[in-house]
Parts: sequence; C-alpha cells; structure tokens
Amino acid sequence: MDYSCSDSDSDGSHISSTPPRHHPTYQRPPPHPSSTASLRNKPNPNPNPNTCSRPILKIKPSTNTNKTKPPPPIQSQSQSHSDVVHHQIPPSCDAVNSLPFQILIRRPSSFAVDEEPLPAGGSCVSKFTKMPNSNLHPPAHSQTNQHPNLLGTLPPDSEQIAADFNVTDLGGKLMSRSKHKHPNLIGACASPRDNLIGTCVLQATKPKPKPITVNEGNFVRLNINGHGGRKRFAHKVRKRNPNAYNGSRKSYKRNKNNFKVVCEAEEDENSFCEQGFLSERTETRLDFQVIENAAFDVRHDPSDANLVKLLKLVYGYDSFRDGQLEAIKLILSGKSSMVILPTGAGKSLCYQLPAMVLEGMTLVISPLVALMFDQLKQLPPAIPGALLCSSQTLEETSETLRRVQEGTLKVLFVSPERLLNSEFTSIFSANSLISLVVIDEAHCISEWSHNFRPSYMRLRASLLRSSLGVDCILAMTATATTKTTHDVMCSLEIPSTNLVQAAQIRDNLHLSVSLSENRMKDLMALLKAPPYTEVKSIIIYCKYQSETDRISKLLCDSNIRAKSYHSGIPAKDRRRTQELFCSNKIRVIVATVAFGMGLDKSDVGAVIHYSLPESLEEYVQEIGRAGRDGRVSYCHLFFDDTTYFKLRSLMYSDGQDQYTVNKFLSQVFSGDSHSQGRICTIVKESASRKFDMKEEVILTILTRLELAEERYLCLLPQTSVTCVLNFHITSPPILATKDTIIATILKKSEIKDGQYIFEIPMVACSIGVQASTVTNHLLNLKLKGEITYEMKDPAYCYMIVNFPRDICSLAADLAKWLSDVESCKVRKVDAMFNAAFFAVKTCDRTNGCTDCQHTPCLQKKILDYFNADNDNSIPNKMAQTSRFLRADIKVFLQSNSHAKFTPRAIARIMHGIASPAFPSSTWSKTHFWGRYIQTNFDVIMEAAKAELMDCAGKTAV
Ligand SMILES: Nc1ncnc2c1ncn2[C@@H]1O[C@H](COP(=O)(O)OP(=O)(O)OP(=O)(O)O)[C@@H](O)[C@H]1O
Repeated sequence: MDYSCSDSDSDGSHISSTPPRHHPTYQRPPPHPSSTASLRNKPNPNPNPNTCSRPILKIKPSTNTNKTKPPPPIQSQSQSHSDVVHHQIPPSCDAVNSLPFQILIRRPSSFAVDEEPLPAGGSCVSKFTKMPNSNLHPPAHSQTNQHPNLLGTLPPDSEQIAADFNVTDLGGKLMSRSKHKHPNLIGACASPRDNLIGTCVLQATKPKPKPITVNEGNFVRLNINGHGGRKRFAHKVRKRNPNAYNGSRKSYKRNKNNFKVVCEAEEDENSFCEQGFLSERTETRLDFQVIENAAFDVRHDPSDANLVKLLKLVYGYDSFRDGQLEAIKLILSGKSSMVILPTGAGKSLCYQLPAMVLEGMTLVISPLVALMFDQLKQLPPAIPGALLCSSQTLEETSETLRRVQEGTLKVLFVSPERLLNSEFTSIFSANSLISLVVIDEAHCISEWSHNFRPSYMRLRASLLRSSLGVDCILAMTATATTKTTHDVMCSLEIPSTNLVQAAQIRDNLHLSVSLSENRMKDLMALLKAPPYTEVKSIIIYCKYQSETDRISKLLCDSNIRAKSYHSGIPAKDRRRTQELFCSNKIRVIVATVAFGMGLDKSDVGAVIHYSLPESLEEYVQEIGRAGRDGRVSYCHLFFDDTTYFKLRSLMYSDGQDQYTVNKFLSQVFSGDSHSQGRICTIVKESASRKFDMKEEVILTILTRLELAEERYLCLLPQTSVTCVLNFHITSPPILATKDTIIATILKKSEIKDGQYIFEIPMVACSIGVQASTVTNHLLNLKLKGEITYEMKDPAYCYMIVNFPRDICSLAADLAKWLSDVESCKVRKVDAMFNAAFFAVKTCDRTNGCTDCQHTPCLQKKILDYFNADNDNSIPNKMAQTSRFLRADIKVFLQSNSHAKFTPRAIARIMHGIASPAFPSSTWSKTHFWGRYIQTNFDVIMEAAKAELMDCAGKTAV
C-alpha cells in the first residue's frame, strides 16, 4: 500500500496533518536525535470557572428543526541559534509587546491563505469621506506621518510583518492626537456640497428628517419588494458600495490607489452632472438620510418594527431569518452572545445591523485575510468598513487607522494575531472606540473544535476587555458541538442564557451517501445522472491535492468545465478559479478543504464529497456551501474503509509524548530559576526537527504556557534570528565609527565570503535595545542603499515570566492535554465515518430515507452529534491487537539500529504518518511504512515501548 500520496490540504487546524508528497526510492533512514519511551500523566482541569450550562434562548421554529440550548539590560546569554536563544532585554511585557512584529502562523492549510500575498490594499475608502467638521479633523501637526523606516522594499523575511511596523509606529503617533468625540450615527450629511458628493458624518443627535420626495423615494421603492428589490439594490450596491472592491482582487488592486477617484469626485462635480450621475448621488444622500433616521429610531427603541424597517432599508429584506432578531436584540442591549447558525443563514447581519446602530466601531476578528476581504466587500454601503492585514502598504494602514481615530469607520476587520500588538490595541483601550467585538469562526478558540487555532486560544474575555476596553462580545460560528460551545462561552465569559442557536443544517439540502469501491467511476456516473446533470454549479471536495488535479482533468476530458483548487496552486490562479466559478464560467470546482470559507455564491446546486471529511463539523460546513439561495440542493458523500483508515491515522500527527514535552520544556526554560524577564527565541525549523514536533504544535505549547494560571511566559511577536549582511557604499569600519549598531554588528559577526553573519537578538542584547530597533535600523540603512541583508531562521520569541517549579509535572500536564486533543480529533473522524456507515448499512429506510438518499437519518445523526453532552463513546473499526506487531517492530528496530526512536515515532511509521524528524521522503521506503494502519495507534505505541525497553535492556547487558 502506498501512503505517500498525502498532499492533503489541512482544514486550517494545526492538528490536521499535511504530509509531504513524494515517491523516492528506499534509502537507509538517517539517525534521529531523540530516543526512548514515553510516559503519561494527569489531566489539566478546565481553567475557566465560568461554567455554561445548556442554552436557554429559544428560536421560534420555522421550517428548520430549531434547537434550543441553552528588569534592566544584562549581558547576552545566547546559545547557538539552532536551539533556544536567550537575551536579557528591558523586561516589561508591554515594552516587549511593542516590538513591531506580530506572530504569524504559517500553515500548510486553508489558513495559509492568511499569509499569502494578497492584493495590496484593503482599507476601502467609502464615499462616506470625512466631512470638513472641525471636531473630526485633527490639527495639521497631528497628522500621521510616514515612518522613515518603513518605506520601500522590505527584506524578504520581514515582508509579512512590515505592515505591523507601521501599525506599531503609527499607533504611537495616533495616540498623541487630540481625542475626538466619537460620532454616533451614520450618514448625517453636513452641507449641500457634502451631500452632493455623498459625504457623510456620524452625528450625535437625531438629524432633521427630510420629507421623501419622488427622487428620494427611489431608494425605498427599490427595496420595498423584498427579494426583487434586494436584487436591484444589490446592483446599486455593486456599483457604488464603498466597501466593495468589485469582487475581483485584480480590480481591487488596480483601484487600491484610487482613493483619489472618490476624492476627486468632490472637485469634479460637473463631470458627474454631465455624466448624469447627479441624481443618483442625490438619491444616495437621501437613502443614507433615511437609513440614518431608521438607525436612530432603533437605538432609541429597538422594537421589532423598527428593526425590520432598518433591515428593509439597508438590505431590502422583508423579514429576519431564524435567530437574527434574537441575536441583534441581545447585542443592542449590550449582552455578550454566542450565535450558532447554519452556513449561509445570515450570521453577518447579526453584527452588521448593530454596527449601524451602536455608537463606536465594531471590530471583527476573522481567521483568514481572504475571508476579511469577502466580508468587507459584502458590507452594505451604509456601513463604512475597512480591514487591516500585514500585506497592506504603510499608506493603506495609516489611512485605516486615521479613519478609526476619526470615528468614520463602523466596521474594522482584523486577524487575531493583530491583538498581539500592544500599540494597536492601545489605540482602543485608551479611547473606548469599540462598542462590539465580533469573533467570527469562534469555534477556533476551542481545542475541542475541528479547527482549533493557537492564535484564537488567546482570545479571552479578560484580554479583550483589558486590551480593547470592550464589554460586548459576539461569538459566531456555524458548527460547534456542546463541548466546543461551552468552551467558547466560558473563554469569552458569555452567560449561558445568551446563546442563539438554530439547527446546524438547512432543510433544503438533500443528503445522500454511498460506500464506494471505485470512487472515480462512481463519481463520473453520479455526475452523468439526474439530478446532477441539471445542476449549474458543483463543488467536489477531495482530501488530497493530487486528487483534485486528477479529477478536474478527467472532468474536462468529459466536456465538463472544471478546475482544481488547492493551496498548492498560486494564490493568483486560485482567485481566478474562484472568479470563474462565481461567474458560472466553470461548472465544477474540484477542491480541497482550502476552498469555500467566506464563499457567498448563492446558487451552488451540489456539493460532492469525494473523500470522507475529517469531522461532521467539516462536512456540515462544506455542504453548507450548497443551496444558500434556499433552493433544493444535493450533497453526496462517497466513503470507503481505506480513506477512513488513512484519515484516522493523520489525526495522530500532532500528539506528543511526555518525554518529548519534557525535553522541549527543558529547552524553553533552560537557564536557572532566576531567569524571569529573559527574552528567548526558539528557531522554528531546527526545534521542529530536534523535538520531532510540528511548528504549530510548538506554538500551541508556548501559547498554552502563556495562558496557564501561573503564566510561565509571555509570547512576543515572531522574529528572525540570523542576519546575513552586505555593505555597499561606505566601508564597514568607517560606517561603524558613526553608527553604534553597525559597530556592534561588526564585533558580533562571523565573516564568510565577505558577508557579515550575526544574530539579531545577540546584537540587540549587547546594546540593550530591542530586536526591532536593530531591524528598523537595518531597514533604514537598506533604504539608503548602504546595505542589503537577508533574514534567516524565523523563530518564536517569548519572555520568561515565571520559571516552573516542576518541569516534569508541567510536561505531564501538557502531554495529557495534547493527548486529549488528539483523541478528540480521532473521535471526530470516527463520528463522521459512523454516520456515513450507519446510513449505508444500518438505516432501515423507514423515516423517509430511500436507496442512497439519507437526509432524515443523516440530519438526525448530525443533530445528535452536535447536541451530545460528551463524545466519549464513539465506536471505531480499529484492530486492538496484531499477532506479528511485536515481531515486526523488532525487525524494524534491528534494521534501523542507527536511528533513535520514540514509541510514538515507531507508531507513526507503522501508520504511514510523516513527521518533522521522520519525513516520508526517507521513511516511506521502509516496507513497514503504513503496514499497521488498521491497528489502533495506542496499541502500536505500547508494543513499541515494550520492544524499545527490551532493546535497551539488552544493550545495557
Ligand atoms: N434576513 C434575510 N433575508 C434574506 N436574505 C438574507 C437575510 N439575512 C442574510 N441574508 C443573505 O444570506 C446570505 C448569507 O449570509 P451570510 O454570508 O451572512 O451567511 P453566514 O451565516 O455568515 O454564512 P457562512 O457561515 O457561510 O459565512 C447573504 O447573501 C445575505 O445577504
């Protein structure tokens, strides 16, 4: 069996494995640094005392099956950069937080989109430009200036974090501005001229209502007929939505500097008249006036009638969907809430509408940059919005921050990593600018979700309150089990009464499932038969990238317009594919899990799962991309044992033994118990190989150490450790005479082929400054043409806050926690497989199920799964013993006596799972690779442990 074809796209969860793809010939595997057996220990209790019981808020049932639920600088102590580097730097956590870097998580996954170079820009300037109101205009001297260090090209390693330099530096400047009274309402036009150019401000008092004239009535007329009105209005929105970037990254890029286009309109009124735009602009002004009045009414009386009126004006919809009204009322009354509504149910409206009504700004925390762009684009014109991401230019970032300070933004999208930047957060904590924090995809907070992210783990109510000065939090997700919901609500301190939940699956989705011996053949047959022949847009989900390419080619060969989509395809091509799909130029998109988040194509008529999803959550998310227009849509799932076993094995990619965690912690806390305040770095790549631990797992452990009650460390923005420097204009010794940093660099460098190689933290420490000061200085010199340099060895950076009293028991706790997370993921695969298996093999087809149509029984399985109080008892198909296992392990160890193994490493090889120290490029050539994929992983680990102890005993003798 060949298990090396594992080019899967992760779902964004670091726990998902993304093994490499290759087929090399067998070589003798290299020795491995780690060795011996692993141990286990006691669990970590729930850290949050705020328990949330069953949800209480009920949603009125509609067609859906609604569910109700409730110190001073000291000398450097750097070691080799390959491991942990320690640096004593000014100790205040705040001070170090102000390093102009952010932690960015590199993910070989859908979330990797987060870090892809996105089209520059993102702060979309709306036509709601600031009006000449002295209250809103800072004095000229307080205008934001460009930071001299931040212009021009950034070094490759710092490209990603460059924008965050901007935020940091600007943050400081912005803080020194005069404090402006934050406006309250949207769309109050200030002067006739401002009106003509569609300029708006937010006012604190109710504006004088204007009588609606024939012209003015256009807006109301456009929307009065609900859906039809919405369509026509949507057209207007597309034409004029200040938040939209025309649906196309390309065109957005083209327009990114065209803020001027909007501003120029002010000067070029005549041309607008000539082009016949004047009346449209007048309508726009009046539209906003009407909306503003309606928003004012809602703020003073959030009655159903007023809310529906505002809904109709802004969106053109006649009524709220399930859960929306309840959620909006909770938010408007200042209550933190959690909203669990199916994909496509309209969760965005639950924060957009309050954003219009509430004073101050709504901050939306979103896991993906691509998702932020989509959400920004979808904001109605009446809600001025922007986003901040690391791919933006200094100008774009400063423009957005200026609008934040002025209060002319109502919605701002940011990534969770942004909250690590204390200068960014200080803008808000000092000014109370934010009235609502929305956490999109809130399940990512919980390690018990299918998509846990370490950066989300840091989103706790206490942090949000202290760093952003906000009281009201809205957590939104489409998929959360009872355990995940409880976890999220506890972390965000949301009372159990404030849960708005509806069935996690829509009724218009027809679910079918089949056990397949030959999935490719069955897929082709499915596509060539009704109802699929009639479906205009289809998504086919596969586990592996290679599968998507193969299937899309096959479909094209069969005259079906199809394209593949996965994270191995360049971002530009992926965007193009998505555009082609959204504009119906291709009929089928064959994708990995990397596709779909934030996709709002309403007429996807079918979603086919060529591979078993990793969890019912993933399944529900993905089928939720069908039928968003409410029409009957078809979702078919193919499954088979082989895919299940492979998938299940992959869930063991991230677990760690206590032995390894212990070694890792010893490295993290190397030094003595008086090392509080010491700044350390862990070079990602070398540490990952050394401990046979994925980089994301390293970050997860560090984050966990930060969030522990004792707070062992404080995570700092990531940095690069090594710098390779070339001098170009002035000779190094001459430059050193007038530049202290260069003088220190010369002292600390090793010279190789004329290049100066040094460690940034070491240089920073010896001068007693922060690493960012050194990098900023280098950047400045680079911009002057004096030097060029390359940054290497990206590293996690942290400050030791509390030295652990007992590293062994801490390691035991952490290993137990990692093991629990691992088991949880395995159970999720089992639950997915069991649901499919039940439908095909056990369902008696009495409750509406027929042949392979299993909507009723799958819906029930899904609801049961999401509502279960625990997930402990999920049966699985794994063998619990194997006759030849011990003997095979013995042979394997004998034939690889040069290498050192842990029991887990052996079990992974027997399951065909690659890891940083045992890559499949080398180890997949052993014929034991994946041989025991059907045997319980823990059983193999136990056998391996016994065999290793045997070997060790013999060696000792
Ligand atoms: N009350 C409503 N009436 C009609 N359409 C609505 C209503 N509320 C939202 N919609 C529409 O439903 C579509 C889906 O909304 P939205 O993108 O907010 O869904 P979502 O729940 O966030 O989905 P996902 O979980 O996939 O992100 C949008 O086109 C939106 O305009």
